[in-house]
Parts: sequence; structure tokens; C-alpha cells
Amino acid sequence: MAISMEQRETTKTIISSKELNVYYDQFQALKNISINMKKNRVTALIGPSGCGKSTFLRTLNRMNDLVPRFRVEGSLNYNNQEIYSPKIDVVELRKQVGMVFQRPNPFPMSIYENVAYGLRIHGMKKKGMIDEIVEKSLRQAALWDEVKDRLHTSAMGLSGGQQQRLVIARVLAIQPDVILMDEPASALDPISTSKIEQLILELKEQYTIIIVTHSMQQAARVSDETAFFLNGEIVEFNQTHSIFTNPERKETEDYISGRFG
Ligand SMILES: Nc1ncnc2c1ncn2[C@@H]1O[C@H](COP(=O)(O)OP(=O)(O)OP(=O)(O)O)[C@@H](O)[C@H]1O
Repeated sequence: MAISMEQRETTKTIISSKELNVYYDQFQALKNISINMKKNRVTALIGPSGCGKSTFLRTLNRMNDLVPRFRVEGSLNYNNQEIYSPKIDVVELRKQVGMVFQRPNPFPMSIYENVAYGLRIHGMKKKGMIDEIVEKSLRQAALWDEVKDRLHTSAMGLSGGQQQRLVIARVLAIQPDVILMDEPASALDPISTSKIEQLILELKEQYTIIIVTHSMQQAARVSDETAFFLNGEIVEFNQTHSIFTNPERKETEDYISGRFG
């Protein structure tokens, strides 16, 4: 079947690792990780606790740089740049590869200022432009209608689910390319969880999303491809549908059917 230019563009690899090994001092947390993650796709990272999912996610925007005796070997590439090259500007990298954590972490300031913060840090001064981006980001994060009349009240007064969407708006405001999400809905109720999942499906039109989740159902609902981690290795990486309906490896089958983890 012929592949159109558009399809070819959307299946481009954006982040790839080759024989990546990661250590915390003597302990090897990731072993020989080779994976290609595609642009405008949602990639889910699943696996039992302690298997290295968060470590892998955090290497992608160098969140572990300040961890003492953290060490990386092998290749980790984003958009044809080596993420661990000394030439990389880490602030710029984190602008392009943004992150949403498990617990919503709004800043203790107004809703508006939370979203405007990153813009100001990156030197934007024009109020009209900031207003516009704040609104656009809150709309994209499906929060605008709920907060448009209280933009200048404290973000701490929002519910947990709203706070998480606010954090997503804050990330979107600085126009990243990739959004890393570390169990973004695990602290939320089912309705807020479903809003976040809906949002992920909408955002992948414009962004690449890599999400760590403990919920098999969530991985199955939101992701296009899934990597199953076990003891620091990727045991299986495939289309999400294949992983959940026809896994190739017994360990994957045992995990997704709830036999361990
Ligand atoms: N800062 C650190 N210093 C030392 N060891 C660490 C550090 N962070 C993680 N580890 C270890 O690395 C291994 C992988 O941890 P990681 O948090 O990546 O796993 P995970 O799959 O994300 O787990 P969970 O699902 O419980 O969040 C674990 O054995 C953990 O104890």
C-alpha cells in the first residue's frame, strides 16, 4: 500500500535510544535499551514497580542530572541531537521536551501567572501576546471554560484534576515538541482521569507524548505503542493493540493478565 507524504511525516522517529545503559552509582537501572519513538504518537511505558520506567522517562529531558553518581552510557537521541552531549542546552531541551509529574504541582500564584510563568522566563514581555497564549494554552488543556472567570485567583484553589490540566497548560504555553507524563492521572478521580485521557488523545495531533502508567486500561485506551519494561530492560515494544491482544513474550502476557506486578 502506498504511504502518503503526510503519513510518512507522522511516523518519523523523534526520540531514539541505542544500547542505553543507566546507572545510579553501582546499580544499573536500565540495561541495553534500544527503542524508536515516533512523532505525533502516544507511547506508553508499562511494567512493575522499580523496573525503570520513570528513570527512562527522566533521561529524556535530563531530569536526573542532579542525582549524584547518575551515569548514562550509549546513545539517546532527540531530533538528531544527542541528549547527553555536552553541547546540549538543557534549558532549551526542557523547553522542547516538557514534563508533567504524578502529583499536580501548580505554583502558589494565580491561574494566569502559572501559565504565563514560562513565557516570562523565556523573555516574553508583551502583555497582549501573553494573554493570547495563556488563553490558547488553557483552551488546549480543556480548562478555559472552567477558569476563565477566575484567572487571577490562586491556582491552589483548583481541584486536583483541574490543577493537573493547569500544569499541562503551563507546559503547552512554551510550545514543546514532546510531552513526558509520569503517571499523570494516578492521583486523580475517575472523571478527572478520563478528562486527562481525552486530552492526551487530542494533544497527540500536535505533540508527541510519552506516558508512564500503572494502568493497563489507560495504556490500552490512550497509546499507539507500548513498551513493557522488566528489571531495567525492555522485554517487548510493539503496537499497543498487539501488546494487549497478542503479546509475543510470556513475561508480557503474565504482566498484562495481572499474574505479577
Ligand atoms: N535517585 C535514585 N537513586 C538511586 N536509585 C534510584 C533512584 N531513582 C530510582 N532508583 C532505582 O532505580 C530503579 C528503577 O526506578 P524507577 O523509579 O525508574 O522505576 P519505575 O519503574 O518508574 O517504578 P515505579 O513504577 O514504582 O515508579 C529502582 O530500583 C529504584 O530504586
